[in-house]
Amino acid sequence: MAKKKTKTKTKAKKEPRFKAPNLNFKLTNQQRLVYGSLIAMLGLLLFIAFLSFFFTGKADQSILSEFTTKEVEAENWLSKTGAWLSDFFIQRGFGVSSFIFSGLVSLSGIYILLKLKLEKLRRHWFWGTSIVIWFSILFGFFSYKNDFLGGTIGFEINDFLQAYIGKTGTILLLLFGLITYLAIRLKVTVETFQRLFHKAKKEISEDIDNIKEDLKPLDNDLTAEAEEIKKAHQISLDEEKQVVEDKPKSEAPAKPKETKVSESFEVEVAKEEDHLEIEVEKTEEEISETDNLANKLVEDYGAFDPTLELGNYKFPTLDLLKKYDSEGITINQEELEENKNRIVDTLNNYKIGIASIKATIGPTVTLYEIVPDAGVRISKIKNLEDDIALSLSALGIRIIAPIPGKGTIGIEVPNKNSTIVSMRSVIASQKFQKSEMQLPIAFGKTISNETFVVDLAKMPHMLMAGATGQGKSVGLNAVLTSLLYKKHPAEVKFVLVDPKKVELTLFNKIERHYLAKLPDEAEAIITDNTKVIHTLNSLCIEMDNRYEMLKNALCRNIVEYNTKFKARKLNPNDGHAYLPYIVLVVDEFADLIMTAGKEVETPVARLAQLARAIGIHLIIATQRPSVNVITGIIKANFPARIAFRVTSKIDSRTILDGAGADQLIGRGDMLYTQGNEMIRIQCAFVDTPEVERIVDFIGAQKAYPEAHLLPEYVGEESGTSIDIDINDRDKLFREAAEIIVTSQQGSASLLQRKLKLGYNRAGRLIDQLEAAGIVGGFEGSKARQVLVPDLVALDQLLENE
Ligand SMILES: Nc1ncnc2c1ncn2[C@@H]1O[C@H](COP(=O)(O)OP(=O)(O)OP(=O)(O)O)[C@@H](O)[C@H]1O
Repeated sequence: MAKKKTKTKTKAKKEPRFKAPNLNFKLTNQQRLVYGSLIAMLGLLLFIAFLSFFFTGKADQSILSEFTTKEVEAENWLSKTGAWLSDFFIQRGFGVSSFIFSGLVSLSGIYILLKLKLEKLRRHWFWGTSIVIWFSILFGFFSYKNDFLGGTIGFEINDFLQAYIGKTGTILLLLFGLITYLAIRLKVTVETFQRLFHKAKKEISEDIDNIKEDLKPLDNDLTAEAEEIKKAHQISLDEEKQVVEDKPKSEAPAKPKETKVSESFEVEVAKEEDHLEIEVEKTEEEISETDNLANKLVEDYGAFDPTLELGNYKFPTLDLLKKYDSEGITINQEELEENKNRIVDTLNNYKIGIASIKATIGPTVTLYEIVPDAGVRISKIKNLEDDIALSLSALGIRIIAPIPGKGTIGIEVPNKNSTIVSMRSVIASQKFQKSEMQLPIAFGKTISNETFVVDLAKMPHMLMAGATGQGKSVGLNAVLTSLLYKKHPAEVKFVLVDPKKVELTLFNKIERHYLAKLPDEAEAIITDNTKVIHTLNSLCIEMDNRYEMLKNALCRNIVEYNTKFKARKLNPNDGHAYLPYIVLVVDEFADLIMTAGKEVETPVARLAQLARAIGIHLIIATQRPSVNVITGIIKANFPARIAFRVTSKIDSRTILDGAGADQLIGRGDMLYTQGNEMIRIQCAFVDTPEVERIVDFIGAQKAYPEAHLLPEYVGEESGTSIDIDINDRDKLFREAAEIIVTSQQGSASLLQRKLKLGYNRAGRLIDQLEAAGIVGGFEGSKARQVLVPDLVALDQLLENE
């Protein structure tokens, strides 16, 4: 009950807050024009009435009480209404500061007319009213009787304040009001004053320097003038000439003028210069030039905002996602009891006693946690998995013995009627909406019906596997949708690889908002395997470039770097730029590995090993989680794994390093692990039409001129290596040539394996073999053609060189 009460209370409190801003949207365009102009004119009317008050106020005093008498005439420019209004606001109200009210009323009209944000208007009214009161008190302070400067309210408040805190207290209160306004409204800080003070000092010193410069010619002029006067005197009076000649030239008749000027400036200049050099200029430069500059830039222009170019970008709204009727847990008490009894009976049949049993109901499975009697071996229960499944006549029973960190044994039993976890419900959840993660992903709901949100940036790469039709593509869409709902196009870019050509094509519509591609490529979504190799290598170059930028900026990771860039501490002229996250999504990785092998594996492994700090994250999905697809090196670098239902225990082991994925029930039922613990999640369901609506919504908005461009990658086929000098050949050249000719297979990965080389050296060897005419040119994913039939021919060829 108590809970209910508080809930309704908070609702009642919140309602008007939300209603006010909506006012704008409820009005039709015609209504807006009518109401807006009416209010704006009302403001103008007030202004005219107030202005007129200064000329006609006194004369109209007498008629105020006779407002209803038609015959009585007022002198106010707006007649009796004007006289009454101005008397009400100025004389009896806030004094001259009431003019601000007329401005605020007009502004309200303009806001309605132009459909501007009412939230801002509210702020104008708040601060405007505060200024009116402040000035009213200030003017009231200086008026000895109730006059129109501070109005009755200003006078009365002053009267009250002075009675309680005295004149000094009132002044201090006014000063405090002024400081509050400056600090909160105008964002003035102590530093601003310091800076202003220093600036003023600097300017003064510069002015003085200038004046000094200007004075030099004047000095000369004056001496010349003195000279002339001297001459004149020489001619006229001998005695006087004597005086002039005896005294120094500077004390000639022009002396008073000259000394006055030079003395007063010389003294001041000397003082100011010393002062400035010691206190201002040197210290400022020595602290940190870049920091000061950055602070000043931030002060002048605000922090760098990467989203500014698409400042009006609107995030997709929740109503684009579908609401499902079958949402909400549907398990009934009977089913629960039934399952519990069967579990207890089955275990009892094997003489396993149960101390307690507890059920947690999830969207698709219910977890029965049991505490067995003391002395029961855990392995005994684990072995009964099939028997329990049989007695419950259900698929997808999973036994977790023991549940890590709980000391109980868990038996997961699928619900008879599973419920769909809609993308809408997870996106709308507080957990997702309020998450402060870098790349939040709302995957779905856990077994205890909690929304499961993880940070892709922390994973830092993800491997996703599952047999066909078990929910992989939906899972990938859920990942992409989550990011679209949370990240601005400036903050994240996707590189999408889709060999199936159908799953991700929808995202083409947001190419210029969210996708990254190679320069000169027509399509951003990559469906061709050769282009995948180029893109992966290009991402490696991007990674190297980013590391270089981070190194130059003395930052350890992308977050630090971007923070520094936003604070304007990194100069774009030095090659710095705001770095968006790049998320590489590869659907059907198996297909790629089968056709391109090492050429794909090597850059993927490199990216997976190194890219975490610079904001490139990989999501790789595959239908076939076999060891030749998910090789050791890939597995080692993908700590976050997701398994949808797979067909065999072996596949489950390959992807999760343990069984479990083969016992899932499909349709988005998945296991997530990022280390040891395995979490069972029902993946959120997002259907193609929903994704379509989202990309249409985004695609219809203003976009960047083109997709985000990745660095250019010059592939092997470019033929740059054709004229390699014979003397520059690798020491292993001959050995490599023999291997290639013997196996009749021209691939770098073969050399890597046989000669135990790195990819780069093997690549160079292949280039040299091509230059020597032993292997043919680059043929995309296929191995190169070997042009020499056997070792004898090879010997001949090399001897003839
Ligand atoms: N989270 C989910 N909730 C409910 N149903 C789901 C969910 N995920 C998938 N499904 C159902 O399973 C079907 C197949 O899913 P999806 O297309 O994602 O499979 P897939 O693993 O990508 O298959 P393939 O590898 O053949 O592309 C969907 O059409 C949908 O009906």
